[in-house]
Amino acid sequence: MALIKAEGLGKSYGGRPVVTDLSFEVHPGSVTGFLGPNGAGKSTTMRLMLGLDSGAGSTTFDGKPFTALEQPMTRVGSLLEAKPFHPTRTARNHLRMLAAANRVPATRVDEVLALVGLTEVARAKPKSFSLGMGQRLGLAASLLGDPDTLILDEPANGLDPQGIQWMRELLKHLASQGRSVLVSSHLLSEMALLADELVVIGRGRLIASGPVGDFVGSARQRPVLVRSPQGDVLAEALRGAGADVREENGTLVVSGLSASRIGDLAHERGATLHELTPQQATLEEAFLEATGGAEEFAALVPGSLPATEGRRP
Ligand SMILES: Nc1ncnc2c1ncn2[C@@H]1O[C@H](COP(=O)(O)OP(=O)(O)OP(=O)(O)O)[C@@H](O)[C@H]1O
Repeated sequence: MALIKAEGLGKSYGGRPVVTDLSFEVHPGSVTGFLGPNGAGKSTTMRLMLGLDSGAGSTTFDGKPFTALEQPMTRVGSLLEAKPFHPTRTARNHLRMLAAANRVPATRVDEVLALVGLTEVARAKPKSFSLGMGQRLGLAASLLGDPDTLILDEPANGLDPQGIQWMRELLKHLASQGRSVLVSSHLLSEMALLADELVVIGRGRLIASGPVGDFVGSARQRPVLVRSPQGDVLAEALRGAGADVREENGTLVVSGLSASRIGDLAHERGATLHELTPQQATLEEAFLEATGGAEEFAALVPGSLPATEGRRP
């Protein structure tokens, strides 16, 4: 199963850099979310990785560039934004031609059609397909060669909520079989559910990469929610220990002290605890913090900037 290594990727259009010195890895057995706002350079990066665009740097699949792979369709499957379907050739024939050209057995065509849920429309022409059905056909094509690596650009585009859930489960399953899966999206909430690892870019540059948990964990400490029948006594003790304490509907929102320290203080003051809940940062909050909440990025999380401020966590 292939380790993908992208090193020093770069691309300019008309002298304007859109991808700059971008390096990251995609590990086998995991879904790596490729995250960035519209225009951040995700599609350009994926094209560079597959040698479909010329630019700086290199990408290797277990040490070999895409163009040096024998039978590349059996090693790397890709779904890019432009869909090269022939409008009047049936979905099945489209896949049969692709299979024949790549020495993939024709029997695989019906397998992948079933895998993406298109068996019933196998004899329909893609021009009658919805956006979501087109995505499924593109995914079927990427899976034809049973590749150990998948590079997918916004595969959930056009899918309804059930389709998005189906896609998430399929990609997680494919990764669990040991494949390397790189999937781009500008939807943070979907990525939080799908990805094991993240590569986050902004304006063509790397912002962060690594496990989702590390990325979220790197966000500033969030408050702890505390409820106690002796709330006033406890709040005074917490403030005395340097915490910032707000009271909201009978709950103390405590910043600046760990949950265990709060528990110790409550014990010392004889205060009974009815709740002691450390709050986790969300992927959205970690993302906005990492990107400094720049306007370009805020567009990714509608409403999240104002709502984060002073919101009950
Ligand atoms: N063929 C091209 N000619 C000129 N500029 C281009 C071309 N392709 C992309 N760009 C520019 O490069 C930048 C990065 O685009 P790219 O499509 O890679 O971003 P993206 O992160 O995939 O965005 P999206 O989420 O909207 O798909 C954008 O500013 C885009 O306008």
